[in-house]
Amino acid sequence: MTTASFGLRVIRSAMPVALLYVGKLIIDEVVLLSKTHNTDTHYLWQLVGVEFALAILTDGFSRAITLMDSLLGDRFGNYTSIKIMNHAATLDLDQFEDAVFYDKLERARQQTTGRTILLSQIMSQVQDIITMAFLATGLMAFNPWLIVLLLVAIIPAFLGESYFNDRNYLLTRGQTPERRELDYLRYLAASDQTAKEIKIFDLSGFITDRFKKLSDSFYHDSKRLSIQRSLWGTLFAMLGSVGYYAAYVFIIYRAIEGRVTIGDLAFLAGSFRQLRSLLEGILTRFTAVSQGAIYLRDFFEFFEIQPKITQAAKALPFPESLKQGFVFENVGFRYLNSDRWANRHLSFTLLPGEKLALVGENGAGKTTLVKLLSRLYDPTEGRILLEGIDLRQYDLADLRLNVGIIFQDYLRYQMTVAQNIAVGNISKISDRELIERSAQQSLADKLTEKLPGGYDQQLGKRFADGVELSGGEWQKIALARAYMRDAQLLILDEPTSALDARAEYEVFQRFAELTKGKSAILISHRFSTVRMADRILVLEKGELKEIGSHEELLSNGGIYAELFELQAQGYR
Ligand SMILES: Nc1ncnc2c1ncn2[C@@H]1O[C@H](COP(=O)(O)OP(=O)(O)OP(=O)(O)O)[C@@H](O)[C@H]1O
Repeated sequence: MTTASFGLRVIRSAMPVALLYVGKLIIDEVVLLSKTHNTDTHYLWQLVGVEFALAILTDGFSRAITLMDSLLGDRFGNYTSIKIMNHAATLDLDQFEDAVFYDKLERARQQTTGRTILLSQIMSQVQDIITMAFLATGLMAFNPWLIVLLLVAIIPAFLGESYFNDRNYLLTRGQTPERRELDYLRYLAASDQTAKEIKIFDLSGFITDRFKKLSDSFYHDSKRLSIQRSLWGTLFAMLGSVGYYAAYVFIIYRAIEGRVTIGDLAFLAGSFRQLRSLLEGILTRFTAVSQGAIYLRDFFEFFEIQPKITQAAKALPFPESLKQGFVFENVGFRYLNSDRWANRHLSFTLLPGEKLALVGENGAGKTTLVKLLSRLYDPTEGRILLEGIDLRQYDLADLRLNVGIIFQDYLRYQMTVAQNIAVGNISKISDRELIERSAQQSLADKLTEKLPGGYDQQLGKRFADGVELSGGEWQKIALARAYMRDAQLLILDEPTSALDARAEYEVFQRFAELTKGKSAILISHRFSTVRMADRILVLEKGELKEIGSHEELLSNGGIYAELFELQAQGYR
C-alpha cells in the first residue's frame, strides 16, 4: 500500500502544473480566436475537456491518497505498539525499575500515538517537492534567475524552522520526567484504584496543586519558545514574500512589454501563487517531519536497550526431577542504583521436596531471595546452583515454568475469574477442568460459585458488569495460579496475609498435600504458618542468621525464638 500511495502521489504532483499549462493554452486560444475572429472552436473545447478531466482526476487522486494515508497510519500505529510491547517483554525487571529507562519507554510510546502520521507527512512532503520541481521547471524555462530569487527568499525560513525544531525537541526531552509525573498525577486524581484513598485523605487539592504547578511551568517554557518562533517565522515569511513579489512584478513588466503572452502571464502568475502556498505547506510540514524524525531517535534508542539476563547458547532443560536441589553459594545481591546489599553471604541448600520458610523483618531480603531463584535478577556475587550447575545455564522459559511464584503484590487482572487463574499457566487457558481444579485447591471454588457469572464473571470495576472481590477473595484467586502448573519449586510470598484464620489453616493443609515431593518456599510473618515448614531460614539485613526446624530454632533461643515469643505474647 505504501508503494501504491507513493505512485499516486508522484502522478498527483504533476497535475497542478498540467492544469496551469492547459489553462494557459485555453487563454492563448481564446485571445487568438477573438483577435482573428475565427469561429473554429473545436481545439478550444478539446482543451476545456482536458482541463475538466484533469480537475476531476486531481480530486479523485487526492481522496485516494488521504484514504491510504489514514489506513497506513492506523497500521503503522498498531505495528509499533506491538513492537514496543514485544521488546519491553524481553527486558529485565531492574530495567523497569530505572527512571531513565522509563523516560525512554515513554518517548518511544509517544511515537505510536503522536507520530503515526509521520509517514504520510513525509510522503506529502515528497509530493509537494515534486510539484514544486514541476512548477519551477516551468518558471526556469521562462527565466532561470527567478528560481535563484525564490531560493534566496526561502532558505532563511528553512534554517529558522530547523533551529527552533531542535530547541523544541531539547525542551520536550528535558521535560520527560515531569511529564511522567503529570501522567501519574492524572492517574492518581481519577482512577478506580485510587479514588478510595484520595477521598478519605482528601488529597485532590494536594494533587491538583502539584499538577497545576508542573503544567504551568511547562506552559511558560513552551510559551517563550513559541513566541520567539512565531516572531522569527513572521520575519522570514515576509522576506519570502518580498522575493515572490519581486519576481511577480518582473513577469508583469514582461507581459506589458509584450514579451510574453497573456496565457504565459496566467501560467506564470498561477505557478507563483501555487509555489507560494506549496512553500508555506512545506515549511509547516518541515517542522512536523523533522520533529518526528528527531523523536524517532528515541524510538530506536528504546529498541537498542538489551536485556542483561539472557540465556546461555546451549541452554539446559529444567531437570525432570531434582536430586540435589538448589544450592546458594555465598550469594549476594544489590539492586541497581542502590549501595545497600539486599542479600549477602547466603549459603544454604534447598533440598528436593523440602518445605522451607523464610522469616525476617520487613526489608530483610526475603522477596529478593526468591526473585533470584527465578532469575528475575542474577546474583551480584556468588552463584546459585541447580543440580550442581549454575542457574544461568538453564533455559530461561523452562526455569520460569518450573519455579512458580505467587508474589505478595500479585496482580488483580481486570478480567474474568477463569482468566485470572489461567495466567498461572497461560498455555492452558482453554483447559477449564484444570482451572476449576486449581480453584478448588486454593479454596477459590466456593466464592466463584457464588458469583453471577461463575468462572466467566468479570472481576474488578474497570469494565462493564465487573464484580469487586474482598482482599482475601482476591488472594484465593491468585493462589489458584500456583496450581495451574506442575512446578518443581513453588514459592508463595505472603500468600495468606489477607485470609481469615480458618482459610489460612485449610490452605496450608492442602498446600502441603498438593506439593508432596516438590520443593516449596513460604514467606510469611505468621508463625502458625511458618512452623509447618520442614526448615526455617531466618534473614536479618539480607544475611542468613539461623536455619533449622521450628523446634531447633526455638531451643537455640536466637532471633527466631525471640520473634516467635513476641507474636505468641500477642495472642495470650
Ligand atoms: N526493586 C527494588 N529496588 C531497589 N531496592 C529494593 C527493591 N526491592 C527491594 N529493595 C530493597 O531491598 C531490601 C530487601 O527487600 P525485600 O523486598 O527483599 O524485603 P522483604 O524481606 O521481602 O520485606 P517484606 O517483609 O517487607 O516484604 C529492602 O531494603 C528494600 O528497600
